[in-house]
Amino acid sequence: ADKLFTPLTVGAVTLANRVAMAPLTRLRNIEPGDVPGPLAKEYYRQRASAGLIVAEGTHISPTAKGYAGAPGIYSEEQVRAWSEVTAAVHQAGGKIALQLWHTGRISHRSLQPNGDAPVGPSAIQADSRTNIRAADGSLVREQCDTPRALETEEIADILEDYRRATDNARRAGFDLVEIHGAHGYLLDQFLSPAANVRTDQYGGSVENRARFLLEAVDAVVAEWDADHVGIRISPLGIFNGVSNTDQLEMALYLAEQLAKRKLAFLHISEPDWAGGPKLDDTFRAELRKRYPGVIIGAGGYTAEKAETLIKQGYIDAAAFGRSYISNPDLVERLKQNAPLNPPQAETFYGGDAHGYTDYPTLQQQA
Ligand SMILES: C=C(C(=O)O)c1ccccc1
Repeated sequence: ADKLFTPLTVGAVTLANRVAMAPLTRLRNIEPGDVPGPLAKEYYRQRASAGLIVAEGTHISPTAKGYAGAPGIYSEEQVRAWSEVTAAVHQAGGKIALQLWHTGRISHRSLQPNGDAPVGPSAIQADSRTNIRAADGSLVREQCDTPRALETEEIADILEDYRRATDNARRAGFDLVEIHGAHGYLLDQFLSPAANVRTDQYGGSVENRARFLLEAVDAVVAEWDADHVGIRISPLGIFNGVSNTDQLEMALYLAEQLAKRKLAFLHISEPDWAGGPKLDDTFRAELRKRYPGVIIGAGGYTAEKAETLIKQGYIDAAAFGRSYISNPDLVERLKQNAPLNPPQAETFYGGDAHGYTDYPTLQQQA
């Protein structure tokens, strides 16, 4: 029988099934204010049959913003708007986590307070582009600006931003928080010698480069508790220019260190969805040996791949990204082995209801 549709306890929360909705940036939030838009409530409510929804990357402070149209969780107005989203998901019987995001150098001065340079571990520009707002209000792709290297003393301020964002997420009714430690954003930038050439205690050795990510975990756990905190990492990932030589050593070190914290879950974004290497069974076995807790796997999975990895014990649940964009009732479709609506990439980012809340369920298509 399919394990994918059996319950799973994830820290303080019990999920009805092991199909998660991956955090998906959709850039449809209101500016100024970076407040979830009126459609967000409907969009997340439609997908409430997921065992767990991980809501989109949400920046923990104004400086943490890296994309026009991304939401925040640092103001009362944002907390109020998110409260309506979580209430709608809970009313529909769902569970929802918020992804706490600091984009670091994947940002642009037009998105930063006072037009300042974005911040990062070192003043090394990412060979990446982001989405900024054009004069006519549309989203345009633009090269990320060269970041300013954070002073050692500033790290404590960002840890406070993670703490406050966690308190805000809890007050907004989220069941869990997920720290975004993946995909070449701030915490992942610190892990990589390609972005981090610091000479203080946050640069150099694997332990030093992992320090900030682990301090952020400890700050969030101290604010709530380990049963309400997960983290997403992208071992061996290359997205946003963070590939480097010692990624395997770093990935296994992080697994050991994160296991000690007994978190609700570890969310692994597999590198091959963004051009990185395919994870092999050797890596999966090494990871599982170091991390006995709940692992959520993600990265272009089919239901069959998810089921196989769960049966092998390498993951405990599977997160689906693009499939959830175009299939609000994904769980029902996977259960019935029904055809999936293909996602329309041209409406992934920005825009309105089209490509956001207007994908049909199986019933609506019948
Ligand atoms: C938050 C993102 C991530 O985690 O990769 C993201 C942001 C913008 C476009 C795609 C993905």
